[in-house]
Amino acid sequence: MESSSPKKNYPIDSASGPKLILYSYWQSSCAWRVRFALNLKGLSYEYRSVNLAKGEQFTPEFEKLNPLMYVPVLVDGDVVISDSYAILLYLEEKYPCKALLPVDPQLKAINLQTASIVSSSIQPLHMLSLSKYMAQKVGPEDQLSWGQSNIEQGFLAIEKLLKDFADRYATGKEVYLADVFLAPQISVATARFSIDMSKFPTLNRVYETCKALPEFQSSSPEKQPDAM
Ligand SMILES: N[C@@H](CCC(=O)N[C@@H](CS)C(=O)NCC(=O)O)C(=O)O
Repeated sequence: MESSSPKKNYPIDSASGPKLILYSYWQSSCAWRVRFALNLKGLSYEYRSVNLAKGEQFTPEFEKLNPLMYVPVLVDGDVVISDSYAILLYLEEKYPCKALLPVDPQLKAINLQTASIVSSSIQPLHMLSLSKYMAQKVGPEDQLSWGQSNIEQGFLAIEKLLKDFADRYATGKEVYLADVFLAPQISVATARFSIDMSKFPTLNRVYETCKALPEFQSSSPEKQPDAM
């Protein structure tokens, strides 16, 4: 595993505690969610690359951190968390600066629901290990259309969910957890799966707003130290 510093350093350390360490891979949308959230919260972190293309997630060293052998993994002193959803809820509790969940219970639930749809009903259906398996079993064309139909189904559900709540961001004028999960997923959907976002005008508007944020830009794959 390579170790390097993020290209952009954010000013705030995790209070006076140990430095946060993020195991990440530049192309991972799950790790991107965490990078985006850390930047929004102004938390600096050490970037440790796990090269998924070279299979570094399968090393015994990494398996000790996450027996599922996926990135991201966040290490905060003695605390090791290995799922982006759990990581973000942890960060929200431990580092409440720049809240990523609104106080209003309904808006909070919509943020959690959006994050859950992305992390449970969209991304797992096109992830690397599944894609490799499908490419062998059904071939690249069916693999692509499988990914596309699942992404579109998930986006349609979120488009309907957010219709009455979205403004510049998914649930209003502030960037929250829903945006943190949506923006990287939309980027993957357009770049890797050629999804036409004009079918999802609300999501497209939210994505355009996120793209203008420096915290999103510096968390993007091509800005990471391990980008190729
Ligand atoms: N639910 C997990 C999913 C993690 C996940 O699927 N990570 C992908 C990258 S986005 C991965 O490490 N894939 C490695 C593989 O498929 O071998 C999360 O949200 O963190």
